[in-house]
Amino acid sequence: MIHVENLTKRYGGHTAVQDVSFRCEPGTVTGFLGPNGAGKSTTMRMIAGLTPPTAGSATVLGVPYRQLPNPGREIGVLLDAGAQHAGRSGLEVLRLTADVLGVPRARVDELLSLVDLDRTKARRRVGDYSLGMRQRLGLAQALIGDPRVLMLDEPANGLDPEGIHWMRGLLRDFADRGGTVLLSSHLLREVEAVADRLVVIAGGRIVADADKAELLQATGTLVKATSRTELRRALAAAGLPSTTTTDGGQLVEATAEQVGRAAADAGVVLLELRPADGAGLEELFLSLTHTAPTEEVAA
Ligand SMILES: Nc1ncnc2c1ncn2[C@@H]1O[C@H](COP(=O)(O)OP(=O)(O)OP(=O)(O)O)[C@@H](O)[C@H]1O
Repeated sequence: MIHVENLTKRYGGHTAVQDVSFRCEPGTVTGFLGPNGAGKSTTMRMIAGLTPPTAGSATVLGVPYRQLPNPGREIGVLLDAGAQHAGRSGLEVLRLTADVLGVPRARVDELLSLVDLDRTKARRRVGDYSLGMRQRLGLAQALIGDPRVLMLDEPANGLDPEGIHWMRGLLRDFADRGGTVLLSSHLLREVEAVADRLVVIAGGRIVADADKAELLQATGTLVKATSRTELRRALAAAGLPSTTTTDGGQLVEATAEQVGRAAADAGVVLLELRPADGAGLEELFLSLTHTAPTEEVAA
């Protein structure tokens, strides 16, 4: 498991991560979501002992990463697939990792077939790999020590849709066998299909941390009207908090009936009124990470 307690990271006057706490439990996939620059990589680097925190702490299986006797046997980490040594072949990278971790070299072949890198490709230098191939190699490297915990930063980058589907299956299977998975993404759709929990970070702070189902239930109502300004005014008058969606509607923290009544009271003509379930996921994420408050209503 991974426990993050009140982690803060400042670079000079800039706070990259502010008082971040969350937990990743065995048997679950935790999606760590946030727009670019939100603080995901910095948080993960602190968990992996690569960046010293300004305050707070992080543990993996109960101890700080740097105190794990053989970290690669406990936690598989893939932080920057693009940054692998360009001059070595994939095969060499995996053999070296196997040697360092003290696992038999026979594991290398198992892992190559698990991540679907054939031997011919594996003999080529990593510098010639596509980002998708580097992700596969990085995943093989993370898994070679047969760890109980996996932490992956944007692992879907560079993978084609089939590759993303394959990776989701692999992570789901890993968690279903009792493993703990933390994976980051700046795209909700990428983690939505596989995550059990969602931890959402924006501007260095956690803005949501809940079971996926719980978070999705709380998505409220999506509404569109002939006049967006009048609609916003009507919602504000009724005291219903809302945020503007990307397609010109409002996401309201209220039931469809409450929204319908607020619009009717103000004489606003509605074009659309529906629960913000599946279709509203993107809006939920945007509303959690963007600051588009109702106070924006034009006077
Ligand atoms: N070494 C550093 N020195 C100064 N500022 C940094 C450093 N590393 C990260 N930052 C800043 O901290 C903030 C968080 O960056 P971080 O890379 O953690 O975000 P992220 O959510 O992982 O986004 P991305 O997906 O774009 O990497 C950003 O404003 C970034 O510019």
